[in-house]
Amino acid sequence: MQSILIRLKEDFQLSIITLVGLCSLIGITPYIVFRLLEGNLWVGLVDAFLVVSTGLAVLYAWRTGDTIRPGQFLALIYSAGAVLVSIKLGVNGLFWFYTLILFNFFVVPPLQSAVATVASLIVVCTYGYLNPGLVFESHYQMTSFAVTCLIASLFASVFAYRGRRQREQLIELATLDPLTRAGNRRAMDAELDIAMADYQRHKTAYGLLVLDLDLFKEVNDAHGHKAGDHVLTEFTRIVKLSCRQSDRLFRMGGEEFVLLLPMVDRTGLEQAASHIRGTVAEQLQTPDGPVTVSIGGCMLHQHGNSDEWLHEADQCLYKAKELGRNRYIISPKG
Ligand SMILES: Nc1nc2c(ncn2[C@@H]2O[C@H](COP(=O)(O)OP(=O)(O)OP(=O)(O)O)[C@@H](O)[C@H]2O)c(=O)[nH]1
Repeated sequence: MQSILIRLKEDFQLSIITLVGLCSLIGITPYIVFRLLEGNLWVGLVDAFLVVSTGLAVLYAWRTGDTIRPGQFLALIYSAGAVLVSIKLGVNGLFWFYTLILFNFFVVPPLQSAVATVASLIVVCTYGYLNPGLVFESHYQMTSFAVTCLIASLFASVFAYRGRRQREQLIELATLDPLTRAGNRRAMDAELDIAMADYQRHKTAYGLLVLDLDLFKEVNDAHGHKAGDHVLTEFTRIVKLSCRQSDRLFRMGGEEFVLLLPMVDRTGLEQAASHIRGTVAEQLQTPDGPVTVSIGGCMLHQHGNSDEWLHEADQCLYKAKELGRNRYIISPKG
Protein backbone atom coordinates (compact mmCIF):
# COMPACT_ATOMS: atom_id res chain seq x y z
CA MET A 1 0.00 0.00 0.00
CA GLN A 2 2.82 2.36 0.93
CA SER A 3 4.62 1.74 -2.38
CA ILE A 4 1.38 2.56 -4.23
CA LEU A 5 1.12 5.88 -2.38
CA ILE A 6 4.77 6.68 -3.08
CA ARG A 7 4.33 6.01 -6.81
CA LEU A 8 1.21 8.17 -6.88
CA LYS A 9 3.05 10.96 -5.09
CA GLU A 10 6.14 10.85 -7.28
CA ASP A 11 4.62 10.24 -10.71
CA PHE A 12 2.18 13.02 -11.62
CA GLN A 13 1.09 11.45 -14.94
CA LEU A 14 0.43 8.11 -13.26
CA SER A 15 -1.69 9.81 -10.58
CA ILE A 16 -3.71 11.64 -13.28
CA ILE A 17 -4.28 8.43 -15.26
CA THR A 18 -5.34 6.65 -12.06
CA LEU A 19 -7.72 9.50 -11.21
CA VAL A 20 -9.20 9.23 -14.70
CA GLY A 21 -9.67 5.50 -14.13
CA LEU A 22 -11.50 6.09 -10.85
CA CYS A 23 -13.63 8.91 -12.27
CA SER A 24 -14.59 6.84 -15.27
CA LEU A 25 -15.51 3.87 -13.08
CA ILE A 26 -17.55 5.93 -10.62
CA GLY A 27 -18.84 8.57 -13.06
CA ILE A 28 -19.60 6.59 -16.23
CA THR A 29 -20.73 3.19 -14.87
CA PRO A 30 -24.14 4.53 -13.66
CA TYR A 31 -24.66 6.00 -17.14
CA ILE A 32 -24.12 2.56 -18.71
CA VAL A 33 -26.97 1.17 -16.60
CA PHE A 34 -29.15 4.24 -17.27
CA ARG A 35 -28.57 4.20 -21.07
CA LEU A 36 -29.22 0.47 -21.32
CA LEU A 37 -32.42 0.80 -19.22
CA GLU A 38 -33.74 3.62 -21.42
CA GLY A 39 -32.98 1.45 -24.47
CA ASN A 40 -30.07 3.56 -25.80
CA LEU A 41 -27.92 0.55 -26.63
CA TRP A 42 -25.26 2.35 -28.67
CA VAL A 43 -24.48 5.01 -26.10
CA GLY A 44 -24.53 2.35 -23.36
CA LEU A 45 -22.00 0.29 -25.31
CA VAL A 46 -19.76 3.32 -25.94
CA ASP A 47 -19.80 4.10 -22.21
CA ALA A 48 -19.02 0.46 -21.33
CA PHE A 49 -16.15 0.47 -23.86
CA LEU A 50 -14.75 3.65 -22.27
CA VAL A 51 -14.82 2.19 -18.75
CA VAL A 52 -13.21 -1.13 -19.72
CA SER A 53 -10.53 0.50 -21.95
CA THR A 54 -9.70 3.01 -19.24
CA GLY A 55 -9.29 0.21 -16.71
CA LEU A 56 -6.90 -1.61 -19.07
CA ALA A 57 -4.91 1.57 -19.76
CA VAL A 58 -4.56 2.25 -16.01
CA LEU A 59 -3.38 -1.33 -15.41
CA TYR A 60 -0.85 -1.04 -18.25
CA ALA A 61 0.51 2.24 -16.83
CA TRP A 62 0.93 0.71 -13.36
CA ARG A 63 2.60 -2.45 -14.65
CA THR A 64 5.03 -0.86 -17.12
CA GLY A 65 5.54 2.63 -15.67
CA ASP A 66 4.86 3.97 -19.19
CA THR A 67 2.30 6.78 -18.93
CA ILE A 68 2.80 8.22 -22.42
CA ARG A 69 1.08 5.52 -24.47
CA PRO A 70 -1.86 4.99 -22.08
CA GLY A 71 -2.29 8.81 -22.02
CA GLN A 72 -2.43 8.97 -25.82
CA PHE A 73 -4.77 5.98 -25.94
CA LEU A 74 -7.12 7.57 -23.39
CA ALA A 75 -7.08 10.92 -25.21
CA LEU A 76 -7.99 9.10 -28.42
CA ILE A 77 -10.84 6.97 -27.06
CA TYR A 78 -12.33 9.77 -24.94
CA SER A 79 -12.25 12.17 -27.91
CA ALA A 80 -13.96 9.53 -30.09
CA GLY A 81 -16.37 8.75 -27.22
CA ALA A 82 -17.32 12.44 -26.79
CA VAL A 83 -17.94 12.74 -30.54
CA LEU A 84 -20.16 9.63 -30.65
CA VAL A 85 -22.12 10.59 -27.52
CA SER A 86 -22.69 14.14 -28.89
CA ILE A 87 -23.89 12.79 -32.21
CA LYS A 88 -26.24 10.36 -30.48
CA LEU A 89 -27.51 12.58 -27.65
CA GLY A 90 -27.34 16.04 -29.19
CA VAL A 91 -27.10 18.97 -26.76
CA ASN A 92 -27.03 16.69 -23.68
CA GLY A 93 -23.90 14.98 -24.99
CA LEU A 94 -22.12 18.26 -25.81
CA PHE A 95 -21.53 19.07 -22.13
CA TRP A 96 -18.99 16.24 -22.01
CA PHE A 97 -16.75 18.20 -24.38
CA TYR A 98 -15.71 20.60 -21.64
CA THR A 99 -14.57 17.72 -19.45
CA LEU A 100 -12.79 16.21 -22.45
CA ILE A 101 -10.85 19.44 -23.05
CA LEU A 102 -9.48 19.51 -19.49
CA PHE A 103 -8.84 15.78 -19.50
CA ASN A 104 -6.86 15.82 -22.78
CA PHE A 105 -4.59 18.61 -21.55
CA PHE A 106 -3.73 16.57 -18.46
CA VAL A 107 -2.95 13.25 -20.13
CA VAL A 108 -1.03 14.25 -23.28
CA PRO A 109 1.33 17.13 -24.16
CA PRO A 110 -0.37 20.46 -25.06
CA LEU A 111 0.08 20.15 -28.85
CA GLN A 112 -1.32 16.61 -29.06
CA SER A 113 -4.21 17.55 -26.81
CA ALA A 114 -5.01 20.66 -28.93
CA VAL A 115 -5.02 18.46 -32.06
CA ALA A 116 -7.34 15.87 -30.42
CA THR A 117 -9.74 18.56 -29.17
CA VAL A 118 -9.87 20.55 -32.43
CA ALA A 119 -10.28 17.36 -34.51
CA SER A 120 -13.20 16.23 -32.29
CA LEU A 121 -14.81 19.68 -32.56
CA ILE A 122 -14.48 19.68 -36.35
CA VAL A 123 -16.15 16.25 -36.60
CA VAL A 124 -19.08 17.18 -34.32
CA CYS A 125 -19.64 20.62 -35.91
CA THR A 126 -19.42 19.22 -39.45
CA TYR A 127 -21.91 16.46 -38.57
CA GLY A 128 -24.16 18.98 -36.82
CA TYR A 129 -23.97 21.38 -39.78
CA LEU A 130 -24.84 18.66 -42.30
CA ASN A 131 -27.69 17.31 -40.14
CA PRO A 132 -29.58 20.37 -38.85
CA GLY A 133 -31.48 19.78 -35.61
CA LEU A 134 -29.72 16.49 -34.78
CA VAL A 135 -26.83 17.79 -32.68
CA PHE A 136 -27.38 21.57 -32.44
CA GLU A 137 -30.69 23.40 -32.26
CA SER A 138 -29.37 26.27 -34.42
CA HIS A 139 -26.25 27.53 -36.18
CA TYR A 140 -26.00 30.16 -33.48
CA GLN A 141 -25.85 27.44 -30.81
CA MET A 142 -23.22 25.56 -32.82
CA THR A 143 -21.05 28.66 -33.18
CA SER A 144 -21.34 29.45 -29.45
CA PHE A 145 -20.38 25.87 -28.62
CA ALA A 146 -17.32 25.92 -30.93
CA VAL A 147 -16.14 29.33 -29.68
CA THR A 148 -16.51 28.45 -25.96
CA CYS A 149 -14.70 25.14 -26.53
CA LEU A 150 -11.84 26.88 -28.31
CA ILE A 151 -11.51 29.49 -25.53
CA ALA A 152 -11.56 26.73 -22.89
CA SER A 153 -8.85 24.89 -24.91
CA LEU A 154 -6.71 28.01 -25.08
CA PHE A 155 -6.81 28.52 -21.30
CA ALA A 156 -6.27 24.81 -20.65
CA SER A 157 -3.25 24.76 -22.99
CA VAL A 158 -1.65 27.77 -21.26
CA PHE A 159 -2.05 26.13 -17.85
CA ALA A 160 -0.95 22.72 -19.11
CA TYR A 161 2.15 24.21 -20.76
CA ARG A 162 3.12 26.15 -17.66
CA GLY A 163 2.46 23.18 -15.40
CA ARG A 164 4.64 20.87 -17.50
CA ARG A 165 7.42 23.47 -17.72
CA GLN A 166 7.39 23.96 -13.94
CA ARG A 167 7.52 20.21 -13.32
CA GLU A 168 10.52 19.94 -15.69
CA GLN A 169 12.25 22.83 -13.89
CA LEU A 170 11.64 21.18 -10.52
CA ILE A 171 13.16 17.92 -11.76
CA GLU A 172 16.18 19.89 -13.05
CA LEU A 173 16.57 21.68 -9.73
CA ALA A 174 16.41 18.42 -7.83
CA THR A 175 18.87 16.51 -10.01
CA LEU A 176 21.33 18.92 -11.69
CA ASP A 177 24.30 20.85 -10.34
CA PRO A 178 23.40 24.49 -11.09
CA LEU A 179 26.93 25.56 -12.14
CA THR A 180 28.03 22.75 -14.44
CA ARG A 181 24.66 21.12 -15.20
CA ALA A 182 26.22 17.72 -14.51
CA GLY A 183 24.06 15.48 -12.30
CA ASN A 184 24.19 16.40 -8.62
CA ARG A 185 25.03 14.15 -5.69
CA ARG A 186 21.44 13.17 -5.10
CA ALA A 187 21.07 12.05 -8.75
CA MET A 188 24.39 10.19 -8.47
CA ASP A 189 23.28 8.25 -5.37
CA ALA A 190 20.08 7.21 -7.15
CA GLU A 191 21.91 6.15 -10.34
CA LEU A 192 24.56 4.19 -8.44
CA ASP A 193 21.84 2.31 -6.58
CA ILE A 194 20.08 1.51 -9.87
CA ALA A 195 23.41 0.32 -11.35
CA MET A 196 24.03 -1.94 -8.35
CA ALA A 197 20.54 -3.45 -8.59
CA ASP A 198 21.04 -3.97 -12.34
CA TYR A 199 24.40 -5.64 -11.74
CA GLN A 200 22.96 -7.95 -9.09
CA ARG A 201 19.94 -8.92 -11.17
CA HIS A 202 21.30 -9.02 -14.75
CA LYS A 203 25.08 -9.01 -14.22
CA THR A 204 25.32 -5.83 -16.36
CA ALA A 205 28.91 -4.54 -16.17
CA TYR A 206 29.46 -1.04 -14.76
CA GLY A 207 32.62 1.01 -14.32
CA LEU A 208 33.13 4.12 -12.22
CA LEU A 209 35.67 6.94 -12.55
CA VAL A 210 36.31 9.57 -9.90
CA LEU A 211 37.83 12.66 -11.53
CA ASP A 212 39.51 15.42 -9.54
CA LEU A 213 41.05 18.54 -11.08
CA ASP A 214 44.70 19.01 -10.11
CA LEU A 215 45.78 21.97 -7.98
CA PHE A 216 42.49 23.68 -8.61
CA LYS A 217 43.00 25.90 -5.58
CA GLU A 218 45.86 27.56 -7.47
CA VAL A 219 43.52 28.38 -10.37
CA ASN A 220 41.12 30.06 -7.95
CA ASP A 221 43.93 31.87 -6.12
CA ALA A 222 45.60 33.10 -9.31
CA HIS A 223 42.56 34.01 -11.41
CA GLY A 224 39.65 34.33 -9.01
CA HIS A 225 36.59 32.26 -8.21
CA LYS A 226 34.78 33.24 -11.43
CA ALA A 227 37.62 31.92 -13.59
CA GLY A 228 37.58 28.78 -11.42
CA ASP A 229 33.87 28.37 -12.15
CA HIS A 230 34.56 28.72 -15.85
CA VAL A 231 37.19 25.96 -15.65
CA LEU A 232 34.64 23.70 -13.94
CA THR A 233 32.01 24.25 -16.66
CA GLU A 234 34.61 23.79 -19.42
CA PHE A 235 35.80 20.59 -17.74
CA THR A 236 32.23 19.26 -17.69
CA ARG A 237 31.79 20.09 -21.38
CA ILE A 238 35.06 18.38 -22.33
CA VAL A 239 34.31 15.22 -20.32
CA LYS A 240 30.78 14.96 -21.75
CA LEU A 241 32.18 15.22 -25.28
CA SER A 242 34.90 12.65 -24.52
CA CYS A 243 32.61 9.90 -23.25
CA ARG A 244 29.71 7.82 -24.56
CA GLN A 245 26.18 9.19 -24.52
CA SER A 246 25.13 6.46 -22.12
CA ASP A 247 27.80 7.50 -19.58
CA ARG A 248 26.53 9.75 -16.78
CA LEU A 249 28.58 12.57 -15.27
CA PHE A 250 27.93 13.85 -11.74
CA ARG A 251 29.52 16.58 -9.66
CA MET A 252 30.23 15.21 -6.17
CA GLY A 253 31.19 18.62 -4.86
CA GLY A 254 34.01 21.14 -5.36
CA GLU A 255 36.27 20.02 -8.17
CA GLU A 256 35.47 16.31 -7.81
CA PHE A 257 33.32 14.52 -10.37
CA VAL A 258 32.10 10.96 -10.90
CA LEU A 259 31.56 9.29 -14.27
CA LEU A 260 29.36 6.19 -14.36
CA LEU A 261 29.99 3.96 -17.39
CA PRO A 262 27.45 1.23 -18.13
CA MET A 263 28.34 -1.87 -20.18
CA VAL A 264 32.07 -1.45 -20.05
CA ASP A 265 34.85 -3.91 -19.16
CA ARG A 266 38.09 -3.15 -17.36
CA THR A 267 39.98 -2.46 -20.60
CA GLY A 268 37.21 -0.13 -21.75
CA LEU A 269 37.29 1.67 -18.41
CA GLU A 270 41.07 2.20 -18.73
CA GLN A 271 40.66 3.47 -22.28
CA ALA A 272 37.96 5.92 -21.18
CA ALA A 273 40.12 7.19 -18.29
CA SER A 274 43.16 7.55 -20.55
CA HIS A 275 41.16 9.37 -23.24
CA ILE A 276 39.58 11.80 -20.74
CA ARG A 277 42.91 12.52 -19.03
CA GLY A 278 44.58 13.25 -22.39
CA THR A 279 41.76 15.40 -23.75
CA VAL A 280 41.53 17.46 -20.55
CA ALA A 281 45.31 18.07 -20.50
CA GLU A 282 45.11 19.17 -24.12
CA GLN A 283 41.98 21.31 -24.04
CA LEU A 284 41.42 22.66 -20.51
CA GLN A 285 43.38 25.90 -20.28
CA THR A 286 43.92 28.92 -18.02
CA PRO A 287 46.15 31.88 -18.96
CA ASP A 288 48.91 30.12 -16.98
CA GLY A 289 48.67 26.93 -18.98
CA PRO A 290 46.80 23.64 -18.98
CA VAL A 291 44.74 22.29 -16.08
CA THR A 292 45.04 18.54 -15.62
CA VAL A 293 42.92 15.89 -13.98
CA SER A 294 43.69 12.85 -11.82
CA ILE A 295 41.42 9.84 -12.13
CA GLY A 296 40.73 6.80 -9.98
CA GLY A 297 38.46 4.05 -11.22
CA CYS A 298 37.12 0.60 -10.57
CA MET A 299 34.66 -1.91 -11.95
CA LEU A 300 31.58 -2.80 -9.97
CA HIS A 301 32.16 -6.23 -8.40
CA GLN A 302 31.28 -7.63 -4.97
CA HIS A 303 30.61 -4.25 -3.29
CA GLY A 304 28.02 -4.29 -0.53
CA ASN A 305 26.79 -0.81 -1.37
CA SER A 306 27.59 2.20 -3.57
CA ASP A 307 29.73 3.83 -0.84
CA GLU A 308 32.14 0.87 -0.96
CA TRP A 309 32.30 1.13 -4.73
CA LEU A 310 33.03 4.86 -4.58
CA HIS A 311 35.55 4.32 -1.80
CA GLU A 312 37.57 1.85 -3.90
CA ALA A 313 37.68 4.33 -6.81
CA ASP A 314 38.61 7.12 -4.38
CA GLN A 315 41.57 5.10 -3.06
CA CYS A 316 42.88 4.83 -6.64
CA LEU A 317 42.41 8.58 -7.05
CA TYR A 318 44.49 9.29 -3.93
CA LYS A 319 47.25 7.05 -5.32
CA ALA A 320 47.14 8.94 -8.63
CA LYS A 321 47.51 12.22 -6.70
CA GLU A 322 50.37 10.83 -4.61
CA LEU A 323 52.20 9.63 -7.69
CA GLY A 324 52.29 13.18 -9.08
CA ARG A 325 48.79 13.89 -10.53
CA ASN A 326 47.70 14.05 -14.23
CA ARG A 327 47.33 10.27 -14.36
CA TYR A 328 44.76 7.54 -13.92
CA ILE A 329 44.80 4.42 -11.77
CA ILE A 330 42.22 1.68 -12.17
CA SER A 331 41.74 -0.82 -9.36
CA PRO A 332 42.96 -4.33 -10.26
CA LYS A 333 40.00 -5.89 -8.45
CA GLY A 334 36.81 -6.94 -10.23
N1 LIG B 1 35.62 28.39 -8.44
C1 LIG B 1 35.16 27.40 -7.65
N2 LIG B 1 36.02 26.84 -6.79
C2 LIG B 1 35.56 25.83 -6.01
C3 LIG B 1 34.23 25.40 -6.06
N3 LIG B 1 34.08 24.39 -5.17
C4 LIG B 1 35.28 24.21 -4.57
N4 LIG B 1 36.19 25.08 -5.06
C5 LIG B 1 37.60 25.23 -4.71
O1 LIG B 1 38.34 24.09 -5.13
C6 LIG B 1 39.57 24.10 -4.40
C7 LIG B 1 39.92 22.68 -4.05
O2 LIG B 1 41.20 22.69 -3.47
P1 LIG B 1 41.90 21.44 -2.87
O3 LIG B 1 40.89 20.54 -2.23
O4 LIG B 1 43.04 21.93 -2.01
O5 LIG B 1 42.43 20.63 -4.10
P2 LIG B 1 43.41 21.05 -5.27
O6 LIG B 1 43.93 22.43 -5.14
O7 LIG B 1 42.68 20.74 -6.55
O8 LIG B 1 44.59 20.04 -5.09
P3 LIG B 1 44.65 18.52 -5.46
O9 LIG B 1 43.24 17.99 -5.47
O10 LIG B 1 45.49 17.88 -4.39
O11 LIG B 1 45.29 18.41 -6.80
C8 LIG B 1 39.36 24.99 -3.17
O12 LIG B 1 40.12 26.16 -3.35
C9 LIG B 1 37.86 25.33 -3.23
O13 LIG B 1 37.60 26.64 -2.76
C10 LIG B 1 33.34 26.05 -6.98
O14 LIG B 1 32.17 25.74 -7.11
N5 LIG B 1 33.87 27.05 -7.76
